[in-house]
Amino acid sequence: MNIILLGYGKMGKIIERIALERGHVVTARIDVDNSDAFDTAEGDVAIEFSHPDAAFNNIRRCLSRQLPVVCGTTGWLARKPEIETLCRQQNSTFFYASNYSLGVNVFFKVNEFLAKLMNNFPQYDIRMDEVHHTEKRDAPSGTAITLAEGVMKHLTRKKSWVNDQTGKSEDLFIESFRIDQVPGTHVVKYESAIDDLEIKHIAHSREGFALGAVMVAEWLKDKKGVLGMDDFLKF
Ligand SMILES: NC(=O)C1=CN([C@@H]2O[C@H](COP(=O)(O)OP(=O)(O)OC[C@H]3O[C@@H](n4cnc5c(N)ncnc54)[C@H](OP(=O)(O)O)[C@@H]3O)[C@@H](O)[C@H]2O)C=CC1
Ligand SMILES: O=C(O)C1=N[C@H](C(=O)O)C[C@H](O)C1
Repeated sequence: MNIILLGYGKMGKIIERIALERGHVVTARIDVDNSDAFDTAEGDVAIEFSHPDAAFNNIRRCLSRQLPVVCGTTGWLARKPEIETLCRQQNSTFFYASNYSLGVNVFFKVNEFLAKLMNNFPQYDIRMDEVHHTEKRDAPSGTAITLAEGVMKHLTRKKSWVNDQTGKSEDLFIESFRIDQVPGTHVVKYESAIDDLEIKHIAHSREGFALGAVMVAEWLKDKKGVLGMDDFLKF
């Protein structure tokens, strides 16, 4: 498979190594300095891990030229519905995940199951912590937002997530911590006067995110439409 890397930072470089190990060819490495320079005809797929301000234009360009996109960039999701519409109009292929790690995707399911159970126990309040390296541009993390959406699907006492504490009982507080070198840790905590219960995912490196993205790119061959991890993992 010929791969165009849109974004050649921490993730782009690990994705390249894993893609080469799995027998693929990287035909372009696009960074902020050459962001207009890529030729979509050079790739079978584009893997997009760039910057919240760059993702939308990168993806639009690929989809309008029928180049499938695997996107992991977070912090741009207000414009995702536009991309999904464009993808369908162009009969193209767009895959998005806030987190490509297989472990995190199992964690998402456990999170929803727990929220369903906890809906019956209003004595527990819930909060989340997410911890990432200091270079991260967005807060809260895309993964924390997916977790919050999973909670709010089932826990009717929470109506929206907030990144600053408001004290309102219907707000789900996500606290963001930025600590040097941390690849990504997410904790969902239920707290009552009697006891606390928490689930936690700790990424030990970026390897799992990158491997997941390459595996998705391999799986995407000949597929059309707007797709996500539930399609890939057949959850
Ligand atoms: N979904 C998932 O599983 C994961 C998602 N992510 C997300 O992926 C994104 C990238 O993460 P990471 O690699 O750690 O970040 P980095 O900052 O290390 O890399 C981003 C790269 O994109 C480049 N870039 C900036 N603008 C453009 C542009 N217009 N076109 C192409 N590239 C551009 C940056 O260049 P420069 O440095 O010169 O500005 C940089 O090299 C983030 O949004 C992050 O949250 C990260 C890990 C896992
Ligand atoms: O920026 C990162 O590093 C990460 N970003 C993703 C997110 O925002 O959830 C995924 C992972 O946690 C690492």
